[in-house]
Amino acid sequence: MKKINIAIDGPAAAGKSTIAKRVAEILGMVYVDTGAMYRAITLLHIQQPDKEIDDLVQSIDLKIVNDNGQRIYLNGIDVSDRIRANDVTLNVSKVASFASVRTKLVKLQQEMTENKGVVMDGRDIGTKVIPDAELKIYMIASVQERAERRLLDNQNRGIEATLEELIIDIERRDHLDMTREISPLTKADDAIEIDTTGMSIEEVTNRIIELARKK
Ligand SMILES: Nc1ncnc2c1ncn2[C@@H]1O[C@H](COP(=O)(O)OP(=O)(O)OP(=O)(O)O)[C@@H](O)[C@H]1O
Ligand SMILES: Nc1ccn([C@@H]2O[C@H](COP(=O)(O)O)[C@@H](O)[C@H]2O)c(=O)n1
Repeated sequence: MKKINIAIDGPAAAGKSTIAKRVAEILGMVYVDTGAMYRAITLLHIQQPDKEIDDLVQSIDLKIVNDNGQRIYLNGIDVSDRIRANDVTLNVSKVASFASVRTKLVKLQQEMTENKGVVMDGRDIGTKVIPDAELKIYMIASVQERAERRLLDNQNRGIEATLEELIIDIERRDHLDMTREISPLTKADDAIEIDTTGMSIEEVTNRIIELARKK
């Protein structure tokens, strides 16, 4: 198979990271979860609330390490688990709407995809970060199923939230992400939409592998 980039976008908890990671493993590609980068800046903002976000972005040191999945280091500290907590999830879409944040992260993400061989997931990957990606997927699922999946996910991670709270958070975050001024979440014209409602992780993974192998 020739060396390609795969962009996976879609709303919250649609399964993007899970599937991106599996596809990357099977195809021997590098997996990048860009949501973790926005979450890390949000964590820094929570830790330093008196600093302007534009100033925080200038001094931030973010490192992505691929070690059987992705680990993310914020100013030298592994924050991969901390960034999944509720306080970060509640604030991340607002922080992600800042122009300075997006400019900084999109540049870092574009550098990671320069040599191809990357499966990258997020909200603006097919539209902004790698508009020339050889394969673009727009992954969706019903809100109910996404919330049920996230509930299980949270229980495994020890994060407390009810199904009702998760539905509200998912709808709120999708709305903010789809209506922000800069690079809102939208399906790229040349993206293939996959509705994963009722599909297993294996079925979704196989579908994308099949599409990638045709490139
Ligand atoms: N097709 C599927 N069937 C069942 N469960 C799934 C499927 N895809 C993903 N999941 C589960 O749903 C949960 C959420 O998936 P994941 O974190 O990959 O979503 P995401 O789109 O990356 O979310 P976010 O954008 O909020 O980070 C995980 O626990 C994952 O195992
Ligand atoms: N390319 C991206 C990726 C993420 N965001 C913002 O970060 C939030 C958290 O992302 P998760 O994938 O970890 O849920 C997301 O809700 C967006 O606000 C983004 O803007 N662009």
